[in-house]
Amino acid sequence: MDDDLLVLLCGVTSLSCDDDDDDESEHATARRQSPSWRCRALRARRRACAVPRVAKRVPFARRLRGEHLAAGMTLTTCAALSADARSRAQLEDTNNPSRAARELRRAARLCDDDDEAARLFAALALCEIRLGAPRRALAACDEAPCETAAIARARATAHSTLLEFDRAARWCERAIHLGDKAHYALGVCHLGRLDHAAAYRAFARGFLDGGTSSVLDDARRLETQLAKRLSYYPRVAPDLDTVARKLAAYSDTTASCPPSFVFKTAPVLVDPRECDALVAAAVDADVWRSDRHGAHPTCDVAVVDLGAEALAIVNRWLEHVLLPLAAARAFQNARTTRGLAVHDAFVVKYCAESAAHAALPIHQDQALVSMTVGLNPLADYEGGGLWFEHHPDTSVGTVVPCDRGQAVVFASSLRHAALAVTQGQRFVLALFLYRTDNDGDHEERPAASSPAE
Ligand SMILES: O=C(O)CCC(=O)C(=O)O
Ligand SMILES: [Fe+2]
Repeated sequence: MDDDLLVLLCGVTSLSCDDDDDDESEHATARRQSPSWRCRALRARRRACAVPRVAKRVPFARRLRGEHLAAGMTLTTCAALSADARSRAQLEDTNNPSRAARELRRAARLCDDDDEAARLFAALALCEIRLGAPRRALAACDEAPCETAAIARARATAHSTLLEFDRAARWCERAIHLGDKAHYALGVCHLGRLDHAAAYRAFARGFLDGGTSSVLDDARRLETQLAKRLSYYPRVAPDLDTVARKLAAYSDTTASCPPSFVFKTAPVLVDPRECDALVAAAVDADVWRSDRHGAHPTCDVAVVDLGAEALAIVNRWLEHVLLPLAAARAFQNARTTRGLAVHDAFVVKYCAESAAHAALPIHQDQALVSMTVGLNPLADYEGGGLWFEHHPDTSVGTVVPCDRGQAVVFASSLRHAALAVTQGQRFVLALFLYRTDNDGDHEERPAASSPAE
């Protein structure tokens, strides 16, 4: 970044800090009284009175600063990025969303260019979502024309505290011409509705129609979703007629947790040496992430990112043990189901030393059936364990410890948590399963990404 711009940024920030609050109530009144874009005149007046000489630079400087903060990047890095990459960076992640939101809000209010202001409000909405404030996000969307803020609106609407996935999906449909972003957001809305098959159709359609945005963002996410589905067994629904026969191989115990099912297998369901191999693959890969599950971030790595050997192990488990078990436990009459498929499979690491990742707060999984497989011996750690809430009105819960090679199957809708590991490390394989509505949703993949290639 050139030094002048850095100075300008600092100057702009301090100027705005000085003058911004004076007009706050007037601005709020105007917002209440008039429709969208009602504050343009007020913005223009404020700009003219307060910061006449840097007025033209303010929107850009503020946007740059907001996006830089949102992405947690240095100013230099940020300035080196193109405008397009900057806006993507903002969507990617954030270290300081509240500062970013503050900057974007101020920039949007000061901005006299309608299009730019709309983009700023849409960006603000996404920040607010990250801050867990979907209603403030929707208010920000109201300041921008429908189209610009459609994706932000969909995401805000679909935010877990609102759970209005149907409405959110309709917003995405309206914005579908925007390409990858809209298709991806639509798929996420369908996941929220627990219609995984529809989600994968949206992802597939986005991928096939796609290519409008490039490099890091939604195009790649769409591709990842499809690739994932081609990686895990089965590519078609499992043969549920054989479930009973396969199950006969396992003696099991039930950790009962009425009214919904929680089922724990007796040891040992899968080969402990393969559990060790999976942990070793995850530790060696050392690509742990904590942004894959927004609402309840685990420190984890997707099995598809662990190489062919690890993937083969998990697929063997899925085929011979895990899916038949899940199908049998989840459905009274397995023959009437058309099959289960994997939405996500990942190795989770809990570490006593890590304040953020020693435990997992109470949550529900966005799937139909969840499974965890213990990957290391109970003796490796203290504390930890999968915890289920007995009843929403009581704080009494059930801990289901899961030794290496044991699996727990449960309804994803059950509220559960992982207790804090107080010493050592705990590794589990977590699986989110959904029910395929037909085999067709497996066939919508583009030829270009077929496994043969
Ligand atoms: O740690 C566990 O056993 C559960 C993990 C879990 O609930 C999740 O990743 O959603
Ligand atoms: Fe979970």
